[in-house]
Amino acid sequence: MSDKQRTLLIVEDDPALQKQMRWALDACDTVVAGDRESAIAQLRKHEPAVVTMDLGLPPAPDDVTEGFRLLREILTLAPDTKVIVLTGQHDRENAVKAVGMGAYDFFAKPFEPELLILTIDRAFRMHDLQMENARLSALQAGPLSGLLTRDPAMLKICRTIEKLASASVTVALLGESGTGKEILARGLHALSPRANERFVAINCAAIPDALLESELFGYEKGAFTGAVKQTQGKIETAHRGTLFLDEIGDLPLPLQAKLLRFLQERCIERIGGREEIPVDVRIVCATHRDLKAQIHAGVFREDLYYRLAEIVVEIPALREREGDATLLAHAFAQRFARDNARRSLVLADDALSAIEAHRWPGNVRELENCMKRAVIMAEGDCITAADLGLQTPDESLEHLNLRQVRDEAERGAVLKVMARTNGNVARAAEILGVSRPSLYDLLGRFGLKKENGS
Ligand SMILES: Nc1ncnc2c1ncn2[C@@H]1O[C@H](COP(=O)(O)OP(=O)(O)OP(=O)(O)O)[C@@H](O)[C@H]1O
Repeated sequence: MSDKQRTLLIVEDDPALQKQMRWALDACDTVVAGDRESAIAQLRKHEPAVVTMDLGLPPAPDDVTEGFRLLREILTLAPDTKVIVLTGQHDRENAVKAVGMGAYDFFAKPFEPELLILTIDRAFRMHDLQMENARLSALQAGPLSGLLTRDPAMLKICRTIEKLASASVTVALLGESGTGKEILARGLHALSPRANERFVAINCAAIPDALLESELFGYEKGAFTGAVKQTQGKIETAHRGTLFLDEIGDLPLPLQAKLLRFLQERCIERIGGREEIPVDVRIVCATHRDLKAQIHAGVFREDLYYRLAEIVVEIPALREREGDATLLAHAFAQRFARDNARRSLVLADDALSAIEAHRWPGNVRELENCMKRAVIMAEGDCITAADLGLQTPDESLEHLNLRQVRDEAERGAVLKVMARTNGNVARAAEILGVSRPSLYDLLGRFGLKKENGS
């Protein structure tokens, strides 16, 4: 916990304990109160995200009445506050009652500062996420409002889409499956001067090659067996609007040539027709494929690429967006809970850890499906890692890994500096900022032994 902006209110009537807690929790901006009234005054003044409170408060510190009254008042005044209740050693009953009233967690006194710090850190994290969620949902419902993110790269993409909307350039959205390419394409259309016209989407990978041509270009009656009436293709139906060519990387070569012709001439001919029909569409395309590699492999036309990719927008995978997985998980949990007429659900710590650790190969779509399942599976008001059906990271293993990472980094640095100093321990120790004996220890630990004094 290093963020000094995080305000923590400590409600404790014992001055010695108050002092001890302030000292132990100095990573936060702490404010203190010794009784209910001053606690409420501090709450109003500082609006702390997290409060730790003793249940036994004056005038009757051996009784929990005043503590419960304060808890109720805090949650009425500032319902988003995360309150951690400190109880006596054998006071489980009141601890459970406090959590039932809406406290975030409880701790029995005397407590271990490290554990309390962890819980407080978690409470801040939860509070931040809920605030971010509320902020995002409260944003004016604009064309990109369905797209939730706080990742700087994604936010920049949203700004780019807003800028590109009014220009009549062709935009290629590149990114893994489920990263939100269609949402962005729809946003681009909705922000453009064509917003009142149609947005027509076609997935080039989902339609068999034999049908794709007629889907795109339409056909005249009698053009082929089964062509019982004249039918417009997707390009024509998008006239004056936007045509979204999804999975453009899967367009077969013969159709690539036909599409290129359309882009050059802006006219189509229906299958079996002779008439040239002018069509005014804005093209937005998307693919999860590496188009440059496809060009190299001879399966995608370079000239078509440059027609389509006047502006290329590369969308990062979900695992590359910092904090977005948990942000989206919270938002989806709330949405699906609402859809299923359930009370709002919170994500347990093990669920958050599992979400943060997962690599999300299917990106936002995978996360969306995962949360749909979790909302159905969850019992009570909490979604656990088991409800998600993801693997829970083993914390002891994480620690092990961290030590390994540190060891490897240290070993690498020692090796490099020893090589650079040609094995001169005194010089290497100086560069590494450790004493000579420490460097000998490190050399021994990493099996790079050099006898002391040699
Ligand atoms: N940032 C986001 N916020 C909220 N929902 C999102 C976000 N990104 C994607 N989604 C949702 O995830 C799902 C997949 O998004 P979308 O269809 O736009 O992805 P895509 O990149 O076009 O996928 P594909 O390449 O598989 O067609 C949709 O239900 C969409 O609403």
